[in-house]
Amino acid sequence: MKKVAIFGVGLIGGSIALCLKGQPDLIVCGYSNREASAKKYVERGVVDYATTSVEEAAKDADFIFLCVPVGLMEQYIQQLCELPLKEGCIITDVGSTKASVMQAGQAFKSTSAIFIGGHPMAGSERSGVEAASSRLLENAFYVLTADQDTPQHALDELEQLLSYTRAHLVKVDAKSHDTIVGAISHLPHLIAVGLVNQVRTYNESNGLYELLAAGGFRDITRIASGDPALWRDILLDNKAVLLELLKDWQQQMDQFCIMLEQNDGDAIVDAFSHAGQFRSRLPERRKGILHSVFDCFVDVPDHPGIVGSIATVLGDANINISNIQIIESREQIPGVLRLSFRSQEQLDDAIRLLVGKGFHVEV
Ligand SMILES: NC(=O)C1=CN([C@@H]2O[C@H](COP(=O)(O)OP(=O)(O)OC[C@H]3O[C@@H](n4cnc5c(N)ncnc54)[C@H](O)[C@@H]3O)[C@@H](O)[C@H]2O)C=CC1
Ligand SMILES: O=C(O)C(=O)Cc1ccc(O)cc1
Repeated sequence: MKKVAIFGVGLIGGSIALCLKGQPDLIVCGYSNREASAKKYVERGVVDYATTSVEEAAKDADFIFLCVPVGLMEQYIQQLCELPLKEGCIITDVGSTKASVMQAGQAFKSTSAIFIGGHPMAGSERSGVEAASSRLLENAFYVLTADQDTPQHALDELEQLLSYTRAHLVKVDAKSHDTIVGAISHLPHLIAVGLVNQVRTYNESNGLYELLAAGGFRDITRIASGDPALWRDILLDNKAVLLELLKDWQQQMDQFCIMLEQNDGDAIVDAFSHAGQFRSRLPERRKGILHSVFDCFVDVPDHPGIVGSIATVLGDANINISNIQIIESREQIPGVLRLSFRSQEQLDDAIRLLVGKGFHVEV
C-alpha cells in the first residue's frame, strides 16, 4: 500500500483525493487544522481517514499534497521538514504561484524527501470540499515545476500517481509559470474585480446598473466571485509580476483614451481586429485555466411541472445539468430557464434534444 496525505481537502485537495481514493494499493489520508473539517472529509467519503495531527498525516506517507492557500504553504513546508518523513517521500503542492513555494521547498534538499511543485490549471470560483469533483482536472493542464536536482524517478512516480486525475502534465520552470499564469489568470481576476467594483459604485446612485448588467456582464465577471482570502494570498505572492503586468495594462487603457480623444476610429478597428485574430487562434474546446461556461437559455411556458419535464428529458438521455436557474417568469411572458453543463459536448447534446422536443433554445 502507498499512503497519500492531503493537507487541506478543499476544492482542489478534495478533487485530487476523489481521483486517488479507491485506486488499487492507495490509501488517502486527509489533514485539516479543524476537527469538524476532518470529520466532514470522512463523512463525505472523500478520504479513507482524516486527522488534525500533522505528524500523524505525514507519518509513513509516500506522497504529501499541500492543498492549502498559498499563504500557508511555507509554514507547512517548514513543519514537514522537521518531521521524520518516510525515506524518499515525495512532497508536492497545488498552489497557484510557484516561485515562492519552490524557494521554500529547497529546505527538503537536506533531507531524503523530494519536493516537486505543482499547479493543476483548472478550478472554479467555488471553494471547499463540497465543490470537489473527480472530473475537475480531467483534460486540464497540470504544471509540474521541478529543478535540475529533481531525481527523474521521483518525477516519474508523481506523474504516475497524477495520471489518475486524467490531467495533461507539463513541465514549466517556476518563474515562467508565474509570469504566464499572472497574465492569463491573476491579471484577469484583478480586472474583473475592478470592473465589478466600478459598476457597484455607479449602482449606489442608480440601481438600473444592477438590473441591466444581467447576462453577459455577469458572465465575463464570473471570476470576481473567487474566494477573497485565497486570491489575497495569490496576488500578494505574485506581486512583482502583477505590478509589471498592471503597468502594461494601464498602457493599453491609455491607448484607448488617446484613440477616443483623437476620434481615431482606425486605431479602434485595428485594436479589435488584432484581438479578434489572436483570440480565434486560442483552442476552443480545450479545458483552460479559467473554466468555460456551457450555458443555454430555454424559453418555457409558465405552467407547473415544466422545469421538471425538461430535467427529465435531459436526465433520461444521461445529460447532467450542473446548474439550473429560472429567470424572470411573469404573467403572459414566457419564463427563461438557464441550464448549465460541464462540457461543450453535453451542451450540444442538450440543445439538440430540447430543440427536437420543440423548445426554443438560445446560447
Ligand atoms: N480555486 C481554484 O480554482 C484553484 C486553486 N488552486 C490552489 O489550490 C490551493 C487550494 O485552493 P482551493 O482548493 O481552491 O481552496 P479551498 O478553500 O477549497 O481549500 C483550501 C483547504 O485548506 C484548508 N485550510 C485552510 N486553512 C488551513 C490551515 N491553517 N491549515 C490546514 N488547512 C487549512 C481549508 O479547510 C480547505 O480545506 C490554493 O493554494 C490555490 O491557490 C489551484 C488551482 C485552482
Ligand atoms: O475558473 C475560475 O474561476 C478560476 O479562477 C480557476 C482557477 C483559479 C486559480 C487557479 O490557480 C487556477 C484556476
